[in-house]
Amino acid sequence: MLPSASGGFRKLERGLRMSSDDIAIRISNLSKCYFIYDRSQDRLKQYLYPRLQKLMGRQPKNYFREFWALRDISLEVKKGEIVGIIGRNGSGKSTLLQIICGILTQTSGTFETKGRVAALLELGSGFNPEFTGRENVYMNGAIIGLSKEEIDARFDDITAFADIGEFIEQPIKMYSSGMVVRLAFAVSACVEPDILIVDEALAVGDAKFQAKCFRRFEELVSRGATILFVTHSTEQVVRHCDWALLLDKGQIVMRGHSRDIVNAYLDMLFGVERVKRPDSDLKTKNLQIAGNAQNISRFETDKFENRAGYNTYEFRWGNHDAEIFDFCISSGGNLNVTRIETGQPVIMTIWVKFHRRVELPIYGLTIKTPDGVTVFGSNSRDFDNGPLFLAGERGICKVSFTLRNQHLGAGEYLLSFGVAEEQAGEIVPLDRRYDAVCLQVLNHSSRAFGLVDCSMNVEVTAVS
Ligand SMILES: Nc1ncnc2c1ncn2[C@@H]1O[C@H](COP(=O)(O)OP(=O)(O)OP(=O)(O)O)[C@@H](O)[C@H]1O
Repeated sequence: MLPSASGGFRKLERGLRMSSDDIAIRISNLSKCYFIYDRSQDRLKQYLYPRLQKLMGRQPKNYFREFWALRDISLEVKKGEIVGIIGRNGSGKSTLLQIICGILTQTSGTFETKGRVAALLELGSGFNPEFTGRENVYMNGAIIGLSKEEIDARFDDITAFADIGEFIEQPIKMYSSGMVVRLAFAVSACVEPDILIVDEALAVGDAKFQAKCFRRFEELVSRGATILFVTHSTEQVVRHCDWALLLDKGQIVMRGHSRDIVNAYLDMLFGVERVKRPDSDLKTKNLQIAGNAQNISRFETDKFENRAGYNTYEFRWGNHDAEIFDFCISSGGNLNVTRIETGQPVIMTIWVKFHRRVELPIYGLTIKTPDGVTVFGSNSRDFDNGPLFLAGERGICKVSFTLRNQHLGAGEYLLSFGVAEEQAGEIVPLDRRYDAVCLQVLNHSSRAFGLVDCSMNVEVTAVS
């Protein structure tokens, strides 16, 4: 079984508590269209001419282009869930959040939210720069729907959380961007929202403040709040979200387990077009769509899934012109191990079946923690003109990744293997088996903790 990611038990508890009536946000076929005017005079023309054309009994003409920032979004989020939304710049994430918060109006479709919605959108939005922090807290509280007495009761909590000291009495225009986000988050999180919407804002806070915000997320969801969270930090999605969705060009292209969504997003970022699985549609509205190893191999001697350490929740995709059909981890003279010792060299071998000749094959390996932090990654392209650039002939080849300086800290890791092809500067994935193998690292020689053992020595010298 997959080693449980941080928060795994909490997520299970929440799953048991939920019933189908516990929907906090329900969005149906939501779309947003912007009218784009290529020239400023077109706006005026659009205002005047269609009316005149109508009066003259003519078909009115449009002087704008339509741009659909969101198309047909349907979504249900249950109470007590933290849902991550990721996607490339301009994919529609902020538009979606702004519609849910009531800042933007949708062109078509409907949505419902249950309870009080607090939002932390663009940096400083909702704050008046001329007002002091204190005045802005009262103004924001009132916008959310709190009375003066309710804000009075929470004011100390808010200032303690924001931790900006005397600046609370200064105008916001004197704040650093980090201070603005501290105060904005403190207001949103301390007003006991039923739904909290956060749009990337946390990226501005320092690491310590971010950790504090995520602890507050946990407290809020344990009391039944729902959190929608837009971020470009893939690690935050895997670590903190119950599930996630991937937006692209205004549409939900995938929803499901956070790790799978992050993997798909990372591939998208590298400009790789996802090859559709023959037997599944990425738009399926089922949370289980990805993450389950699907037996899509057309190569009958696939031994990969029978090996010790195989992770049935691997995420596999590619066009399958080549297939990784077996693996072996060897260390300390032993083959097919699932545990290795810190400091011992390891050889990770995969066997690849090429169904056709591949001119420029690329073989890769990534090591991640169960909650998605990449500890190490490299591929055969990183080596100058080595033998690994040999064309993959039709047939079978064996690829060995030797980690000579392996200093992984004690713990659980997930290995991903991939074979891809370089075609005119584009990387075409042939077979990617993400998070496909679980590996345990033991460290009997040291009590060091963390992801890497740096073989620390401690010397203490008396100086007086
Ligand atoms: N007022 C507007 N008029 C026209 N187009 C707009 C307007 N606001 C946003 N857009 C367009 O809508 C698309 C979605 O924008 P949105 O801000 O929702 O993207 P995003 O996913 O949040 O991006 P980022 O990651 O860069 O914040 C973009 O192409 C953007 O240019």
